[in-house]
Amino acid sequence: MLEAKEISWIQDHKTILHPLHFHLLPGECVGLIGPNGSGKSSLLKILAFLESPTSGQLYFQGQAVPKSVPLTIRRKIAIVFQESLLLNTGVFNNVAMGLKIRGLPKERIREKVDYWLEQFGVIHLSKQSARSLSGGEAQRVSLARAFAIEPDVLFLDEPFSALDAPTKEGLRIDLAKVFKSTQTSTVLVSHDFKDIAHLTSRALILLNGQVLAEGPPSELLKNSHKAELQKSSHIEEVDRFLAYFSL
Ligand SMILES: Nc1ncnc2c1ncn2[C@@H]1O[C@H](COP(=O)(O)OP(=O)(O)OP(=O)(O)O)[C@@H](O)[C@H]1O
Repeated sequence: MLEAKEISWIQDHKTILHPLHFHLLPGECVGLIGPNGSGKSSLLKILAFLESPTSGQLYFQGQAVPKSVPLTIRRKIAIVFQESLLLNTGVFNNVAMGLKIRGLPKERIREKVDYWLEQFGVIHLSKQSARSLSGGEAQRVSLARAFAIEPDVLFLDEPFSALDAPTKEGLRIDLAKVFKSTQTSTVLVSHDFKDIAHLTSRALILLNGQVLAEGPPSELLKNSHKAELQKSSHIEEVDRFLAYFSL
């Protein structure tokens, strides 16, 4: 579905990502984890065509992606950030916008918007202004907006990190159900190892712009990786991860 070969990223003479390989198969959710500043968001931005890599090549659905990424490819992806970035209009319009741009007929738009607001438990907010929403509600609307366009690849950059624990837990459960029913190919950046464990089938640990380890969440951080990560400056985070998997 998506592949990055020997991708690197250098900004202001600083190597943020060393040459690395990434691939996402159809229907899988791959997690990116690692301490602050390890390059997770940078990698996501490159994979989502928001930044151009310094070297290497991206492939989308088997085709090499040109430097100037065509709209036809951009329209096949959706991104949800930590901040919900909703437009200053109603909830319904926020979700409908992407469908209008894609030229869907009015009736179909209504059906789809209602369906996705329902899936994320916010159909009752349909007529409300996006400005009036709580953080959790806004993130649910953002997810509904992303899924409504049926993206071929979905990018989630710390989608729950601004939420309190119960809100996060509820949303994680709902998102897991949606993943199961839609099989949407997804790249998920998260600091919270619970997200990685519950939502992804495979994850990459990044450290200093390099892939330290890759595999199913429960297999990660065994032996040598553990020691290396513990040397990083984010011991607490690493310890939580280890405790979670009883490693
Ligand atoms: N546009 C940029 N120009 C220069 N440096 C950048 C740029 N974007 C990111 N960086 C640097 O690259 C490094 C990796 O940042 P990135 O945001 O990818 O890390 P991260 O793993 O997502 O961190 P966090 O968990 O804190 O969000 C950081 O040192 C950051 O300051």
